[in-house]
Amino acid sequence: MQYISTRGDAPVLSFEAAMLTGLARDGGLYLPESIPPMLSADIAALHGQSYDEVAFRVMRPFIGDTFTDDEFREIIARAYEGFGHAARAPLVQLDQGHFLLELFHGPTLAFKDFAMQLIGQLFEASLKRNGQRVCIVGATSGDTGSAAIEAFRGLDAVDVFILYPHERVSEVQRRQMTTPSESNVHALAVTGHFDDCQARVKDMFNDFEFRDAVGLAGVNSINWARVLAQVVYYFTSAVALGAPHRKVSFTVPTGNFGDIFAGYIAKQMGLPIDRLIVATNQNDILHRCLTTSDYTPDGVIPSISPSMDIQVSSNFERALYYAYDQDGSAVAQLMDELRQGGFSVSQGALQALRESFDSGRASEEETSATIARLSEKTGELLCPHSAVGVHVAETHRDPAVPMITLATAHPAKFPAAVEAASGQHPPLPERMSDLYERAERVTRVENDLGAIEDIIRERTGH
Ligand SMILES: Cc1ncc(COP(=O)(O)O)c(C=O)c1O
Ligand SMILES: N[C@@H](CCOP(=O)(O)O)C(=O)O
Repeated sequence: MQYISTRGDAPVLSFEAAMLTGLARDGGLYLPESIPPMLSADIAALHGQSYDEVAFRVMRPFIGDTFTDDEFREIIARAYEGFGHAARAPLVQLDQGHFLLELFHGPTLAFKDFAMQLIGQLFEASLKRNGQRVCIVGATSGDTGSAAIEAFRGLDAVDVFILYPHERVSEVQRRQMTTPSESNVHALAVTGHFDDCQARVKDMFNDFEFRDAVGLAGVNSINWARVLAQVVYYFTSAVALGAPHRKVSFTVPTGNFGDIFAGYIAKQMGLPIDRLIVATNQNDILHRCLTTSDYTPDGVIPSISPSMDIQVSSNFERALYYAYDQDGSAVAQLMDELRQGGFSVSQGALQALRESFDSGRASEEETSATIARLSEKTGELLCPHSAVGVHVAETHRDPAVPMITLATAHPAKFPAAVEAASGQHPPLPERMSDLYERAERVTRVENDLGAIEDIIRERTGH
């Protein structure tokens, strides 16, 4: 299996090289050259299998000869052994035909753990075998950073630098990033918003001298391995509701488009998904683009679902690549236009996108009202991101097709918003109960590429 860039002008790489590389050298994102199909009988055979076994069968065709079957099974087992639920991703029924896929039972209480715990293991195995050392730099609106730090803390062959927007993440998220004491962990609080952090990370990848000197690697969903790991729970949940004999739809709280793009890959592999619904908060550029074709960022507005406060949605580039018939130069042109201010999707590409994706948005009031209503009606306390999803799902229901909404974080990561909406305080799990007492360690930095690179060079000795 080979990997190609969405912009068509970077070296073709193996799974291992694409994973360790992160962003392609032409600025694009890696994708498999072709998507391996899963036959209906193979999907049916997933019924009753453990999460780990489904993970093995779904991901195996993508990894080529990077690991033997035994090695890959061991990596998967180690990745998910620390999850707080035997099913890893349990389904809970909310209403007639509406289900919640709880993705917050991992170590940092967000869906990011599914991919990050796996790539932590994949990186460790690869780096050890290659005798290599890397410097991971990631941008976060709160959850990717804590999940990455948890996955890579204390690893000898890795330094991990996480850029988060100063005062724009929840206190729990911040403390998850600033309290680990391992010397290979570096939390950087950047002046600005998430898009600034993500732009600086991409700038570092495009600064080849810096990139090669420090051995840069990326664990945002620009990294294909992140997306791949997230494909698995589309299969486990759809099969639990009757796939391949019955279609299901998914609503996905969306920011950087990685999670819903994993659903798109599952569908391309053959999982019978009816609709994939993009659910945004008031930072609704994806919803606007899918309804009007215009993709012009107009500023990030802080919301009660801060992890989705994103206007430059990185993985949308992967969806555009397919919508433009895998034309890398067309994608490169759109990304150039985005740098100048924005772009408009062609009518043909818009139609292709709409064949796969619907979209909706939830206002702040609708999000809070959904938390309150669900808590009263079902006892399920939603985090604000999951509530955005549930609100949008409810407005897009087709009674003939079961709907699965992804619950992307635990409510205890956003206690202020949840309590204000529902009157209930969501407690942290026992193992994290001293989070507010732990000492914090963080470096404040301006939104300036040189300043950030200097810190990284100094700390890594390059
Ligand atoms: C809790 C939560 N929900 C939803 C999202 C959106 O996911 P994606 O960026 O993959 O679209 C994020 C951040 O990415 C998140 O942290
Ligand atoms: N919401 C994310 C933003 C980064 O997304 P990623 O999936 O590309 O890593 C976060 O919590 O950091």
